Amino acid sequence: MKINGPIWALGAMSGTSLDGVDAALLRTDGETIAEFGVSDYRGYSADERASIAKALGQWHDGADVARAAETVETVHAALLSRMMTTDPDQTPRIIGFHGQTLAHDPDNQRTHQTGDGALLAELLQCPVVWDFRSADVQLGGQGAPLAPFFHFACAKYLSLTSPSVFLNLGGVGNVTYVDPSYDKPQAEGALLAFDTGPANAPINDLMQARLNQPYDRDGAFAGQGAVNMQIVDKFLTHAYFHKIPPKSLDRDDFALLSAQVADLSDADAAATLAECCATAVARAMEHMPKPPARILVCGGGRHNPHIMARLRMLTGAQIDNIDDHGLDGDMLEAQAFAYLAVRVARGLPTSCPSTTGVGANVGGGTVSHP
Ligand SMILES: Nc1ncnc2c1ncn2[C@@H]1O[C@H](COP(=O)(O)OP(=O)(O)OP(=O)(O)O)[C@@H](O)[C@H]1O
Ligand SMILES: CC(=O)N[C@H]1[C@@H]2OC[C@@H](O2)[C@@H](O)[C@@H]1O[C@H](C)C(=O)O
Repeated sequence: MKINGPIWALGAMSGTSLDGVDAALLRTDGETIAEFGVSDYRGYSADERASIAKALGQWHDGADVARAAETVETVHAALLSRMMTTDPDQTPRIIGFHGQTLAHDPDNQRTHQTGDGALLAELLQCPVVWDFRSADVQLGGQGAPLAPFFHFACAKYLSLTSPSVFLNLGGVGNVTYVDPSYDKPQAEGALLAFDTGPANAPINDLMQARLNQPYDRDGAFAGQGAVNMQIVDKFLTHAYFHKIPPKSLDRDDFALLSAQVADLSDADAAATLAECCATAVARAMEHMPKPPARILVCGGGRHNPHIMARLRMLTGAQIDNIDDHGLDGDMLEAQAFAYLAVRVARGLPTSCPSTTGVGANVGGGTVSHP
């Protein structure tokens, strides 16, 4: 497909917190951001969420994976078909479909995102780029995070002049250090990216299991609890924190945490898990090449005032909600996959040694035409 200038692209992300699907339009040439478009969200019902949760950790196509795939495909088809026609001035020419990560094991060169992009291309009658992570892991990279190239474009869009950190607090947390003085994201020194640790996933799991609620709204439980420092200190001894980045995590790599807070009250357990999330981010800051001017927080965790307050305390850095800079922190990942889809269509790289640890620049992603 020939792309001569900025086009409208539609991106969709179903993240590790299992809350739902974000979708957003972006006008881009895969290098710069020309314009942000409309966005939409479709939350998973409790049954849909349960069907995905049941398949987590699975690699092969059994009944659980088939049900999870069907959920992911059906919800995307409904949301994206709506988005294709929301605004006639923003009709997308390409779709970036991330799918749902069920399992991620880059050490063994495998990662599993469910959802069939070829099927969606047929249904939506639009080219779909998908399976963004496989090429990177097959070449020895972490396959994640992939938003960093988009974060670089956002830093340029915001006209940032000093090194800054983008922090996404989803199910898992991830950071991108961006030095905007470079021209291209793949330039050595422009980026450093990696997952920080668990973020909302353990808190959501706790709330679901104990209170049948999907998350700790506004950090209400965490804000009333006392942190169990023994658990936090043990958490910090995990080998992951001693690894030099780039590095990435599977959603449930810290599943043991849930067992460790089992005897705590709801509030103390939530406070302890929130502290683990914030402490992991503080640890991540030790790896930054230069002290960043600011940390721009995106993802659902920025809606949790308790976590934001703990981040300010533990990092001592300027912690900004990215919305205060004019971006939509709920949609950055969806926009990232719109952006990456255009890069794939143009044959541009989507990851590089400093974002995933891969040996050379990689353009990951399969293009399916209707
Ligand atoms: N008001 C709020 N108070 C507390 N937590 C919130 C609030 N709003 C959202 N969250 C948290 O943010 C989560 C959703 O975040 P987000 O959509 O960024 O995750 P994701 O895209 O699934 O994850 P990932 O970035 O890991 O792919 C919710 O599941 C919840 O834990
Ligand atoms: C394997 C996988 O799906 N990883 C996700 C997950 O959720 C947050 C963090 O861990 C990040 O590394 C990544 O997602 C974002 C969109 C990324 O690739 O940048």
